[in-house]
Amino acid sequence: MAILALSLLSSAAGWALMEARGQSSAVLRGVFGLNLVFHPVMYVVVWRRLLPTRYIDMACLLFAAGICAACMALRLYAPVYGASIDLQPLYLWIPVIYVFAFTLAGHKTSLTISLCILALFVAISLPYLLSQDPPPYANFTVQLHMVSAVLIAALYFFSSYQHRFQIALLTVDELARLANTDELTKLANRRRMAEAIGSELVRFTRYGHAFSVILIDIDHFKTINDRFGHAVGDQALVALAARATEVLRDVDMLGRWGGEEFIVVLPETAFEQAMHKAAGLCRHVAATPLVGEHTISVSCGVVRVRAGDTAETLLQRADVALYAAKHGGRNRAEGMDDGPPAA
Ligand SMILES: Nc1nc2c(ncn2[C@@H]2O[C@H](COP(=O)(O)OP(=O)(O)OP(=O)(O)O)[C@@H](O)[C@H]2O)c(=O)[nH]1
Repeated sequence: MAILALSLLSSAAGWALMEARGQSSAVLRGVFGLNLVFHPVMYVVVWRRLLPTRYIDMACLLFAAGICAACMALRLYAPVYGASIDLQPLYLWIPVIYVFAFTLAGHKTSLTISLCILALFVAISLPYLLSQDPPPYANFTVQLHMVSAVLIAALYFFSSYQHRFQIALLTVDELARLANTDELTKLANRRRMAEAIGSELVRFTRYGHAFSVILIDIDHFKTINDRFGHAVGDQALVALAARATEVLRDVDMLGRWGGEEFIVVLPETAFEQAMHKAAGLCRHVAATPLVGEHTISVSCGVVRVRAGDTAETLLQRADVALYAAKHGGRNRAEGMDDGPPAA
């Protein structure tokens, strides 16, 4: 909208200036008149969102190229009508069309559009350049085509470079995502969860913010695989990830620790709260069938961070707690909170 308004204003100002200087003519009035009709029409189209932006941009580009081509043809072949058209400013504006073209689409499409426009200008001027008498604007016109070709090549080079750069950035983002995501459940993977535990340990040591960890293991998962097949086992893992997420807070971080084991890091969470959360999780998972008609249960080992803990010591205790939950009958949460108080 702003570009259209600016273009309309400059068009009107140019027209007024030429009228004031007495340099206008019927042809120029026609060109400016067309401009003054085209711009408000486009304004309405943009305002009412009648067309997608890319069509509007393309219409503006084709309009600009069309006006320049018509002016060029009039000036070169019909001096009677085109005498008032000054080739110098006209030829100065033509390269702007190529720059505009390269802002509209991908580098390959923009190249095609720009080459078509260049071919149009070359085709218009060719009979003039090949005429018997040395035409007065021949050199000037050839220079325009050469500059246009160089400009298009440069624009193509920069825009394809930018395109490759964007792809490289996307690839880096994608690689980082893949490195931290479990392929099956799309949860954070072991590496990412180890990082999360590391960061919480740093926060705990530095500021004393306690956190808890729940280690989750599916009960008798081997039986599910053996009875229903590995694919159903995979579905169960995905479904469990979704169901566990339902009972967790946004700040809790759930990840797949490996195989049929999951882990939750609960920031700013005391042991009792973590135990409560883990018991709720066991109930929520076992409450309704998880895959088809099959109900699955989980056992949880719960620990709260202690002074002097490392990731290894914390996870060792979580493992012991999980073992206790399995031996205590499964589908339950057991905790380990018998150490010295947190820092
Ligand atoms: N479908 C599927 N199975 C997996 C995957 N990762 C590990 N498993 C299976 O999970 C099962 C784990 O079995 P066990 O360690 O014996 O434990 P369990 O049968 O769950 O028994 P308890 O933990 O003692 O209740 C094995 O059969 C593994 O093959 C996976 O990505 N997909």
